[in-house]
Amino acid sequence: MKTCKFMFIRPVLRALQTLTMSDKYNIAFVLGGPGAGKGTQCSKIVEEFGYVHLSAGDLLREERAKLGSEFGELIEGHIKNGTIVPVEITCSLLERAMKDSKKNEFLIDGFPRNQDNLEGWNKQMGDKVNLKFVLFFECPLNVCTQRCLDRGAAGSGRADDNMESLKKRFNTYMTATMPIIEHYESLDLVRKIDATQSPDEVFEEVKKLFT
Ligand SMILES: Nc1ncnc2c1ncn2[C@@H]1O[C@H](COP(=O)(O)OP(=O)(O)OP(=O)(O)O)[C@@H](O)[C@H]1O
Ligand SMILES: Nc1ccn([C@@H]2O[C@H](COP(=O)(O)O)[C@@H](O)[C@H]2O)c(=O)n1
Repeated sequence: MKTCKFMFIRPVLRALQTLTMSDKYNIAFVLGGPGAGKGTQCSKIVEEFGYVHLSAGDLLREERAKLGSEFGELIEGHIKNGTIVPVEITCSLLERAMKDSKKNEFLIDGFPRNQDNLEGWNKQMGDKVNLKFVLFFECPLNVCTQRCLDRGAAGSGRADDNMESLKKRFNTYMTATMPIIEHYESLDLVRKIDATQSPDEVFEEVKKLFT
């Protein structure tokens, strides 16, 4: 009789586990230096593979632009200085956008950018997501700089597409973001892409990870 009673437990637990897994958001983090081409490639992935693209930088800029936003000034200061906004703000914006989209597959672009981002995300979202991999666009500083300056000259309107802000952004990238990439490398989650080629050539490499 006893055996009979317990026979059902394992399949039920397995079913529950499957249910929980499929309830999780599937995500890929997208990292790389300023101007490496993260946004450009994310748009192509969205077009071809139907992911939802959430850029942490875009969400922060949107929040900053909201009339009466409690965090507008703080965000503005960080963006101008190329420093990183506290994770509570960024993570809440990301989680809200994920919920609102009613979708399940996300490219999270420009996040996590430092240890605070990483720890805050793991605490708030760790149990709710399945991290597929970290897409890392590798691009030398001089190429990234030129792309951002060209973007500024073409009228991006971004307060940080200028040499003064770029120096600070690169400093943050090297000192705070690279250790995060190294952390994910140690977990064998990083998929490195050479971002120096043309957008279409880069995308040929990106595609291989999604097919
Ligand atoms: N492979 C590429 N070759 C040449 N130019 C590119 C390439 N990819 C993107 N660009 C251009 O470089 C600029 C920066 O690209 P993009 O906005 O995609 O970079 P990003 O990594 O998202 O930047 P940021 O982190 O500053 O938001 C844009 O003007 C874009 O058109
Ligand atoms: N996780 C993040 C991402 C971005 N920021 C701030 O926004 C600036 C612009 O980011 P882009 O990804 O659009 O280049 C960035 O320099 C930071 O000031 C952030 O704080 N946290």
